[in-house]
Amino acid sequence: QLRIGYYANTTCPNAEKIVGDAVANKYNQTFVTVPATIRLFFHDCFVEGCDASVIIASTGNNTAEKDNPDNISLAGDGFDTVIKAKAAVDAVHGCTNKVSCADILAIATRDAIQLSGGPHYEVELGRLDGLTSTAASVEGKLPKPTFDLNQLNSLFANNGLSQSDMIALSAAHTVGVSHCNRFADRIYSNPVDPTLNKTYATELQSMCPKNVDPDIAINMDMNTPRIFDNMYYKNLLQGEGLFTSDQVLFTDSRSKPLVIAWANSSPAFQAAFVDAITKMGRIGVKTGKNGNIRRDCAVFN
Ligand code: HEM
Ligand SMILES: [Ca+2]
Ligand SMILES: [Ca+2]
Repeated sequence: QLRIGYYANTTCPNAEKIVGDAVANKYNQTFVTVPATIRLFFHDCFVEGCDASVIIASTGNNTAEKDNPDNISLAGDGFDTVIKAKAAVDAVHGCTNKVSCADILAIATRDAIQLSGGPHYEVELGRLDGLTSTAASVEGKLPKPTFDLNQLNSLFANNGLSQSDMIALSAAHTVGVSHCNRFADRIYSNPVDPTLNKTYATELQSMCPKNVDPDIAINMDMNTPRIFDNMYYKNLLQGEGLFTSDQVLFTDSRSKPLVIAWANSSPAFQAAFVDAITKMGRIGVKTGKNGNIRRDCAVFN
């Protein structure tokens, strides 16, 4: 039921352009727009499908997804991007309450990837917004940075995504930041995680000393932190994957060949990424009675 150009023949034919302009404005204010929006889309799709359930705010009688510990570190700029784009859409005659928050997030993610030098692709649209969002529903649905290949594969398989989709999507860690506690076990274990490049491990220790301020976050891709490129895989070849879940893609012989292939070919990586994120965008899509178009992306109608 999703399709490219979904809004073209509706009362809001310029929906994608309006969202695109809002995302570009936000991007000009802060680069964080890019990683924050991409990660928000991922965390949305993996919990209850791509239905903007992650954007719902908690209320007195409901603790929403965004307040689950796995979502607390989602950067506010991702939410803000969707809220701003929604306001821009709703301000246009004919568009008011015609474009779902879930679709706005899908479009904004596509645009964020392109703005930071990643591939451009046509985005499938036609999702409705979900009708539930609970912190409890997040449990076990998102991957942990300590995961090994089997754990990554099974969690992605639960969402209809293959090992190669998982390897491609992991490259989103080519932009954005991580807090020190996510990988502290790797650099402060004895011995230090042997799959880590020694120089890199020392750098990480100096950027993330043992009693570091928990708010400190460091670039996940030290080389091109603001470019959506295949440097993610090149880093893995050097032992510079930040999380266990990153580096395992190179150390496990089952995933290693694709890591090498995509480190060596940006076009091959880009094609695989577009394919994988398009598939991710189809997870658990809501239609008919299962959803609606929210007036306020953070509040159920
Ligand atoms: C494969 C399993 C994955 C694991 C274990 C994982 C885990 C993490 C962790 C722990 C962080 C750091 C959070 C923080 O400390 O603030 C992070 C950041 C991020 N992740 Fe993932 N992630 C995975 C896959 C993905 C996928 C599939 C995407 C998107 C397609 C994605 C996009 C991002 C982005 C863009 C950031 C940076 C956010 C920012 O700078 O605000 N991740 N991830
Ligand atoms: Ca969702
Ligand atoms: Ca990069």
